[in-house]
Amino acid sequence: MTAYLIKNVSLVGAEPTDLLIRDGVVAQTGPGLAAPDATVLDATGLVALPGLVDLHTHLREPGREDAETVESGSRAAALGGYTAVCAMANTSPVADTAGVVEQVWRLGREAGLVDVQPIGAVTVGLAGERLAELGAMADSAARVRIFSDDGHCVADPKLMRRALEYVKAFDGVIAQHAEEPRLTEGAQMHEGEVSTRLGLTGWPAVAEEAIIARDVLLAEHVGSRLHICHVSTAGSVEVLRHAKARGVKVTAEVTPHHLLLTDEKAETYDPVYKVNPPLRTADDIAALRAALAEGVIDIIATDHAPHAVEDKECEWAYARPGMLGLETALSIALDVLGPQWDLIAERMSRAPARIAGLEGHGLDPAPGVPANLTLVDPAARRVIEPAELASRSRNTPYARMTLPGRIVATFLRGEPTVLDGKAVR
Ligand SMILES: NC(=O)N[C@@H](CC(=O)O)C(=O)O
Ligand SMILES: [Zn+2]
Ligand SMILES: [Zn+2]
Repeated sequence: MTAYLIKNVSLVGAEPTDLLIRDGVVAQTGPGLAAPDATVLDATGLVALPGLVDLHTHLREPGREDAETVESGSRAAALGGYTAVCAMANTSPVADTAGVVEQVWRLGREAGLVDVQPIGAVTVGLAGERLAELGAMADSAARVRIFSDDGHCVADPKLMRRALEYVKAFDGVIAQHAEEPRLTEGAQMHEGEVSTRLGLTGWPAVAEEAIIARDVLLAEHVGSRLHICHVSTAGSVEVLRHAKARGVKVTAEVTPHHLLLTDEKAETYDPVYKVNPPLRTADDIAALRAALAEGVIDIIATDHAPHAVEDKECEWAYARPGMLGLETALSIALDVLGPQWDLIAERMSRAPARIAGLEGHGLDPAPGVPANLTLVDPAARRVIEPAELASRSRNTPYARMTLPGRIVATFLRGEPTVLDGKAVR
């Protein structure tokens, strides 16, 4: 194992110092360190963050390896500063058995670029009819703790209650895609002024808010942990604020795109902007940003949703919803939050690692801690070129935009996965 001596690096925004990585852990921090056997990296101007942790990633393997594989998605994640990602279950076959989650987990280990933690489906085939084998997935080599039918809502309240009860035994969590399906039939975009003008069927905010309200009450009743995926409306924030004040064990995520882009993007009819839940209004964005600063929303999660060209470059109505996120998330966070490094570390690393129960992740660089970290150049600006992304898909909504910040290096247990802004493998 190589030792790395990182010179003049700001640890989560503090005064520059040196950081020595040896044998997979942070060996030492402090000014003026020397280590003759170590590879020296000059990190003047760079900020070290605990390796980012994504609680919501779609890797598409098994089934849609043309859109993404565990390996290509892992590489995209490492380039985005991540050291761990949680892989959603809506693959083909669905990750609803111990066999499939173990396969994804093993593929993640083989790629070796980030820790891939599989999420298990709540219901068999995501069909919302009967519970999947949650216990077997929890006991498997993948040690699943997060369960989600993401892509679909667990709409049946009785099934949702039973799922919450079931995972309580092993401190698991149900991650809900909050969408009342009866209220979003045929929906194409956010229901509001823009959808009326364009004549597209709307996805009303209440379809999300009604499910969150129901589920926080269920979680309170059962005493279980609930996580809300991709919160997108001001009304959802109010429901979450109320639930948290009551002591409900609920956590919530917001995506980078819901913090930045509005429903007016639909005016372009470019399906790259089609996503679930849909892009909302400027008022929603303001409420989401405030909730993130305050902690009513706990984390930023990417909802990285790669789609093949034929599924995206078609008529709006036929396009699949979803957009890429892993390689641009830190830049959007920096754009939205500014250089509030402690807040960024909390929302993108520490808190998601806690929610997922990922040991060795989400820990600030300090002696003895596993060296899972990323080095950011906050002064850099880069133009997003879809063809240059490591993802197998191209559906980034930030094409040709200039974004702040650049990931210079990422370390997974002391080994670089990214150096000089390039993937090592
Ligand atoms: N976000 C999306 O629009 N799409 C996701 C599913 C999901 O997150 O609901 C996908 O799997 O493509
Ligand atoms: Zn979803
Ligand atoms: Zn998703």
